[in-house]
Amino acid sequence: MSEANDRAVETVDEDPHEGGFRAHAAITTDRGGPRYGEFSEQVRLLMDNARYACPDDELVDELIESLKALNDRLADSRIDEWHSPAGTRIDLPSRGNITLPPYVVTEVNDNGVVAELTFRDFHLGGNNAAHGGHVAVAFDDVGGFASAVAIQHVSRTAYLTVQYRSITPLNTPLRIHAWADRIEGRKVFIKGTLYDGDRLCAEMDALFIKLNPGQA
Ligand SMILES: CCCCCCCC(=O)SCCNC(=O)CCNC(=O)[C@H](O)C(C)(C)COP(=O)(O)OP(=O)(O)OC[C@H]1O[C@@H](n2cnc3c(N)ncnc32)[C@H](O)[C@@H]1OP(=O)(O)O
Repeated sequence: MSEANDRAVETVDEDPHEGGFRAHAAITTDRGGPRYGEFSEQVRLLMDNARYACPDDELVDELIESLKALNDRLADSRIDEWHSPAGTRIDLPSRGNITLPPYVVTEVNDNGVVAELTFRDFHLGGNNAAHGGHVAVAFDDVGGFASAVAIQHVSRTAYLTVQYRSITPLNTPLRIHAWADRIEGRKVFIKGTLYDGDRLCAEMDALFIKLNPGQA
């Protein structure tokens, strides 16, 4: 995983472009400390449990107080997006971004980006299947990664369509693949697939636009 991510890091380091998703901040895996991954996992677990919990009144009272205290402590440590570990910890699943379905990159090469991705309980759409919006989120992020690898530059999603071919299960390691189908000037046409074993769950067809210098 680290080798695959290293290539993405090179992409980030090479270009001083200030817009898009990058800033003049050195990439480090130190922020948040060695246990930040465990912290992220606990946050995900909290969301998993909250999604399925049916607490009684007493427990709700207790949880509100505990969460308030926790949120106060967390709020004290807030910093800007460029330096927060969530989204920049490239040593962790989904770069430590707890808002994304956790995925671990397994391949980055001329054929695009491949990752093992797992939708959690909190990604529930219905009947133990992933919410379609979360499937699109996964495609957007891995698709953006594939675009960055293809053009060695930052891009933004202009459109993204998903064909939902079969049910996407929760808590199951899935294979997500995104690759540049073709590049025309600033336009990067990205395709993607999401598989549960041999079964195709969803496909992506997207356009990413290479950002101009300074473009937000
Ligand atoms: C590793 C980290 C990965 C993270 C990935 C996450 C990616 C994201 O989620 S990004 C967030 C979602 N996307 C956005 O918010 C983007 C909002 N939109 C915008 O900012 C702009 O519309 C943007 C940047 C897409 C394009 O604007 P701009 O740079 O002015 O390009 P513009 O000159 O209009 O168009 C360039 C070309 O693309 C085409 N194009 C632009 N938008 C579209 C579209 N929606 N459909 C089809 N073609 C389009 C234009 O027709 C033009 O084509 P041509 O060169 O052939 O004439």
